[in-house]
Formats: sequence, C-alpha cells, structure tokens
Amino acid sequence: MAEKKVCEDLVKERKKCTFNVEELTRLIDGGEDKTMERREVEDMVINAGGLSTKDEVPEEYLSHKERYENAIRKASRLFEVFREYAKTHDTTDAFSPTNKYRVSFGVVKDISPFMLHMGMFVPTLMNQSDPDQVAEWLPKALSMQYIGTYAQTELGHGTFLRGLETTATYDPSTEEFVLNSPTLTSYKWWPGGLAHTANHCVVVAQLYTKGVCHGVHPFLVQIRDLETHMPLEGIKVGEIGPKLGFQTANNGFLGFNHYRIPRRSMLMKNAQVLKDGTYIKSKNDKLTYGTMVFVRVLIVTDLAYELSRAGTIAVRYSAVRHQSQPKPNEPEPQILDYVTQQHKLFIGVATSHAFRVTGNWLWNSYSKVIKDVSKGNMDQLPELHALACCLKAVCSRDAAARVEEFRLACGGHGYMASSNLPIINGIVTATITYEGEFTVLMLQTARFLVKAWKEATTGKVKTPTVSYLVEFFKNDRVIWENTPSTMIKGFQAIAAGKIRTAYETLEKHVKSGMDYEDAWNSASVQLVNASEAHCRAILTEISWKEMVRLSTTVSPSLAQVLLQLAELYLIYWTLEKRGDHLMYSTITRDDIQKLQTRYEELLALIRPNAIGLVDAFDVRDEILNSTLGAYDGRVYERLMEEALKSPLNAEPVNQSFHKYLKPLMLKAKL
Ligand SMILES: CCCCC/C=C\C/C=C\C/C=C\CCC(=O)SCCNC(=O)CCNC(=O)[C@H](O)C(C)(C)COP(=O)(O)OP(=O)(O)OC[C@H]1O[C@@H](n2cnc3c(N)ncnc32)[C@H](O)[C@@H]1OP(=O)(O)O
Ligand SMILES: Cc1cc2nc3c(=O)[nH]c(=O)nc-3n(C[C@H](O)[C@H](O)[C@H](O)COP(=O)(O)OP(=O)(O)OC[C@H]3O[C@@H](n4cnc5c(N)ncnc54)[C@H](O)[C@@H]3O)c2cc1C
Repeated sequence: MAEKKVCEDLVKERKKCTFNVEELTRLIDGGEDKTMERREVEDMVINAGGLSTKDEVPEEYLSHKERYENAIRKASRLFEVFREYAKTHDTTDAFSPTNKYRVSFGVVKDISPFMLHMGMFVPTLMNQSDPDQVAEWLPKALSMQYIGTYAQTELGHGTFLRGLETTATYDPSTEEFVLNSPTLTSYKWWPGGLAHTANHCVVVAQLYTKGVCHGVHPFLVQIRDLETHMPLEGIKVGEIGPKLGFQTANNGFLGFNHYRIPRRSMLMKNAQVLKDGTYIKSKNDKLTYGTMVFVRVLIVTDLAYELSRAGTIAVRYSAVRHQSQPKPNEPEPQILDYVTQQHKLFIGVATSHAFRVTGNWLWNSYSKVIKDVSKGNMDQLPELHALACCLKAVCSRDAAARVEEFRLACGGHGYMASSNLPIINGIVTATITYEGEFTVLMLQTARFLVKAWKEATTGKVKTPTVSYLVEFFKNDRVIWENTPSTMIKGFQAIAAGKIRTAYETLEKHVKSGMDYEDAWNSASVQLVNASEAHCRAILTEISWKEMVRLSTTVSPSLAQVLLQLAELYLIYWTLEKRGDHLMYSTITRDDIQKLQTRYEELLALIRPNAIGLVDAFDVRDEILNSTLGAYDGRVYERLMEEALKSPLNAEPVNQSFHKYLKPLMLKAKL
C-alpha cells in the first residue's frame, strides 16, 4: 500500500526544529544502543503474526468478557514472541526504568492481564525467596508455567497492612500452613490477573506459629489446577467487575477455606519458620514490604513515559488543528500558536523529562541502598522509603493532572476513546491509589521529616536529602535572585518552613495533652503539605541538576533545548507556589512579574521545537493508538475511519427504530 501523505502542518513543523531529534531520542532511551534495541523489539512485536490491531474492531466495542479474552490471546502471543527473543538477548532490563517492553501497549491497549505477573509476582519471588526457592520457582514463573499475581489487599484493608485478616497458621504435625479467610472483609480484593488468569499468587497473610501472631508474611500459593485451570478445593476466586480504567487487568477476589500449603511455600529470604514451628525473625520486618518500594520507584519513570504518550498526542493534534480567526482576513491559526495552549502543553512535556531524570536518579539510589541491605546495612532504608513514598505520590498526582490537561487541550476530540487519552487517563489516575494511596504515602514521608527536623535542631542531619534543613536554621529567608539556584533554595526553604510549622503544630497538640496519635491526626493536613513541599524541593533540585548534567553531554543545539525545558519546569513551579516563596524568601512582586515574562519567553522559544520534542519521544503509532497523535497528522481521516468501525454504522436503520422509536412517534400523532 502506498504511504499516506504526512499532513502539511507537520511537515512545516518538522522543518522548524532546531535540534537533532534522533540525538534526543537516544538521550531519553539512555544511549544509542538502547534506542536500537528498543526499535528492534518494537519491530519484532509489531510485525509478529497475531498481534496487529490494525484491522480489528476496536476493543471498546467488545463485551467485557470478549475484551478480556482478546487481551489474554494477545498477551499470550506477545509472551511467546518475547520468549523467542530472550533466547538470544539479555532481557534483565525488563525490571529497570530503561525497560524496552512498553511495546506491549501496541498489543493490549489497556492494562495487560499479565502486568502483575511481571510487575510484582516475579520481582517478589526474586527478592523475598531464599536461594533454593528462587532456583525452584523462578524458572517456572519466567517461563509462564506459574502465572502469578501479588495478592495483598483485602476487601477490608489495603492501606493498613498490619490489619490484614487472612491467616496462615503453621501446623507442625503435617509441616503445612493452613490459609484461611475468616471474614468477608478478609477476602483478597484487587490483585491484577487474579480473577481468571493466575494459577499462583504471592499471598500476604498473618503468620501464626506456636499460637503467636508474627505479623504479615508472603506465601507462594497455587490457586488453580495446572491442567484444567479449575480453582483448587478450598479456594474461592473470581472477578471484581468493571472499573474506571484497567478494564483488561482482570482484577480479582480470593478467599481461602482452611487451605493447606507446604511449609516451604513461605518466602523465606528474610524470616523463616522451621519444621517444628520455631519462628526466625527477619533482620528488619519492613523488608517484607520490599516489592512495594521497588514498584513505587519504577512508577516515577513509568509516569514520565505515560506523559510522553499523552504529550505526543496533544502536541501533534495542536499543530494540525486550526480554530478561530483572531485577525480578520487571515487563515485560522494552528491552536498550537495560542500561548494559552502552549502553557497547557509545554509544561507537560517538560514534566515528562523532569520525571524521567528524577526517576532514573531514584532508581540509582534504590539500587545502591538495596545492595547495602543485601550486605546487612539498613541505614539508608528509611530515607529511601521516604523518598519513594513522596515521589510516587506527588508524581502520580501531577501526571494525572497533566494528562487531564493534555486531554482538555484536544477539545472535544480528546474525549473520544479513539484519541486514547481516556485509557491513558485511567492508567495514570490509578497510580495515585495503587501501590500506596496518595495521602497515606505522604504521611509516611512526614514521619521521616518530623524525625529529620528533630535531628536538624541539633545542627546536623544524617541523610543528604534533608541537609537543607540545617541551612534553614542559619537563614530562614532566602535572599532572592531570579536564578535557578535561588529558586531551588527557595523550594528548600519552603519545605523546611512547612516541616517546622507542622512539627510545631504537632508539638503544640501534644503539649496540650493530646495523645501523640491524635496530635498527629490534628496536624496531618500540615504534615501532608510539608511532605509535598519536601518532594517539590527534591523534584526541582534533581531535575534541574540532572538536565544541566545531561546538557553537557550533547550537542549545543540540543543542550539549549534541554535547559529551556528544565528552566520552564522550575519557573512554572515557582510561579505556582509564589505565595509560599513570598513567605520564605525576599522575592518581590517585581521578581514574580519578571519570572512570568521569562516563562512566556520560554514558551515562545520552545514553540518551534514543539513537534521535534514529541517526535523525540519516539512513540510509534502502533503504541500510541491514537487518531489524534499519529506521526502523519491525518487526524480527521482517522477520526472518520474509526467512527465507521462502530457496529452501529453497519446498518442504516437500527432495529430499535421499529421496536421503540416508531411506536413513540405514532403515539405522538394520536
Ligand atoms: C504508569 C504505569 C505504571 C507501571 C508501573 C510498573 C509496574 C507496576 C506493576 C504493578 C503495579 C500494579 C498494581 C498495583 C498493585 C498494588 O497496589 S499491591 C498493594 C500495594 N499496597 C500498598 O502499597 C499498601 C500501603 N501500605 C503500606 O505500605 C503500609 O501499611 C504503611 C502505610 C507503610 C504502614 O505500614 P505499618 O506496618 O503500619 O507501618 P507504620 O506506619 O507503623 O510504620 C512503621 C515504620 O516502618 C516504616 N516503613 C513502612 N513501610 C516501609 C518500607 N516499605 N520500607 C522501609 N520502612 C518502612 C515506617 O516509615 C515506620 O518507620 P518509623 O521509623 O517508625 O517512622
Ligand atoms: C487499579 C488498581 C489495581 C490494584 N492492584 C492491586 C494488586 O494487584 N494487588 C493488591 O494487593 N492490591 C491492588 N490494589 C489495591 C491498592 O493497593 C489499594 O487500593 C491501595 O493501597 C489503597 O488502599 P485502600 O483501597 O484500602 O484505601 P483506603 O486506605 O481505604 O483509603 C480510603 C481513604 O482513606 C484515607 N486513609 C486511609 N488510611 C489513612 C491514614 N492512616 N491516614 C489518613 N488517611 C487515611 C486515604 O487517604 C483515602 O482517602 C489495586 C488498586 C487499584 C485501584
């Protein structure tokens, strides 16, 4: 088939670009070799038989059941393709931010029913099992003989893990654990793939041995027969029903009726139960929560990727869409030329870069701390936990806001399922809740910050990410200059100031006679604000420093663009938080006006590169799945082509006319 022509607007936009798009793509991927490899994987998947979505009825028209079956068919075929690839390639980076397997969105549009298998089941087996268990289970999980999920949340409790009700009681006479769901609220509820996909799962349950409860621990549990896939006796399993998004994730429920599993089914890297029922404690009981920390860390770079998908759609559409006539007798401008539109779009693009570089930095910190933990050194674990919590929470909330802004920037067409913005919205919004709910994670970081504040009052802090607190003691009002380093110092002063205020409020409540827990609750709005401010201080500092560092590794033309994006991100947030800056620095109305002017200058400087910037994200049309965002910009043609796929358009008159409308019309005549 002849290549369809690229829309003239996009041809012109691409000519305006001042930097080498391919150079930026390689930087985003982490190097030329990574870009080549990613493209190789994408070509392999897109061209593999049985995976193309091109000529299919769009999945939104399928029933709930058909949609799941379609997702399973494709996810299975995709796995086969990857299995072939893994025979000759190193695939370990599937568990790192540079993972090249995001191509799966080109196969299953929404969430794959295998997401939890690769995202949490396999990592938990790898990181929580002892070496013998890893040797036995991991090959089976990696080859999909064991299809798994991570079953922790229950109907009654998701946040409060110590409150989980599922029990695993050790019976030394048979050397087995007895799993039981004593109440309705103890049923597992939510795990992805649990409903009809998984035959195994990691179950988090309260461990009882010798009549003593030792808290929650992970167990590997078979739930379905490997031949027939029937639920095993003592297992009640099913699907929880439609949700806002995640339609093909196959989220399920699970109950146990005195269901027996062998002693060695407990994941025993950290804690153990011996044959006689003796309990050996973990060096640190929070190691059981390790998979959650791992996923929270990965979510930050994944959000950057989702922003790159949504941004590509909205920016390309904005270059193709013309609307209104500000100047009489002149053509309608591209909506991308409206400065308000640039304000909606460019901060989303800049945020994608800020999250990617901060996410990579967080991943490096995580890898270092986990290495230390494996040698028995847990010193940095609290700081890592505090960082992962607030970054996951704030980035997911910001990303959801940015995706919504991208959708709004596409006007009515952004509301179409065929734009793919609604599905991306559903995927991103879910991250605010799963893997630790927003407020709950912010309060975890606040616990750390309160301790850090107490430490800082002695003039020293042990952890580098809060060293700014000591600076604040010397000078609690930053002397303002409109420079990046002052803006960063400003965010640190705001964080320190808000931590101090929250801490003082907490102390005041305690001194007034409140229990610490009640005082904490009373101060919790301020504590969440303090966590947010701390996170903004981290995001602004790390994203700026990383972008500056990267700019020294690329050509001058690209360096200029990277610095513009980094500055835009800093100024955007300085302006957003101008009230806070007024409290903790000498910033003046005049400084703020100058920053606003600079912000608008940056929008104008970025404008010619808008299409180049999203082209550099290099999200293929097959992965973008969007009528509005395709590389060729044939927006209207695609919207019509997709509309014509509606089953309602298969016949000129729908039968409901004869059944309902006609009788209604006839009655009107009487
Ligand atoms: C955009 C697409 C993204 C794609 C991402 C990629 C892959 C994704 C794959 C799968 C994800 C898909 C679906 C999601 C699946 C799930 O949601 S799984 C379920 C997740 N559940 C949670 O996250 C539960 C949240 N709750 C908790 O983590 C804990 O219960 C709690 C809130 C932290 C409280 O725990 P508790 O035991 O009560 O602790 P307490 O508050 O008393 O604190 C005690 C001290 O322990 C410290 N601590 C707590 N957690 C950790 C930890 N993980 N590591 C280190 N330390 C920890 C805490 O700070 C306290 O310290 P103090 O010194 O006492 O202050
Ligand atoms: C799409 C999706 C996929 C998921 N996949 C999985 C999965 O695969 N496996 C799995 O085990 N789980 C999964 N979950 C469950 C998820 O991890 C939990 O829903 C999440 O951790 C939040 O817990 P919760 O639902 O109990 O919320 P709740 O804790 O009940 O939250 C409700 C409200 O109460 C507030 N609140 C609760 N505790 C406190 C507190 N201490 N202080 C202040 N406010 C508080 C919260 O801020 C929130 O506003 C999934 C959830 C979703 C939405």
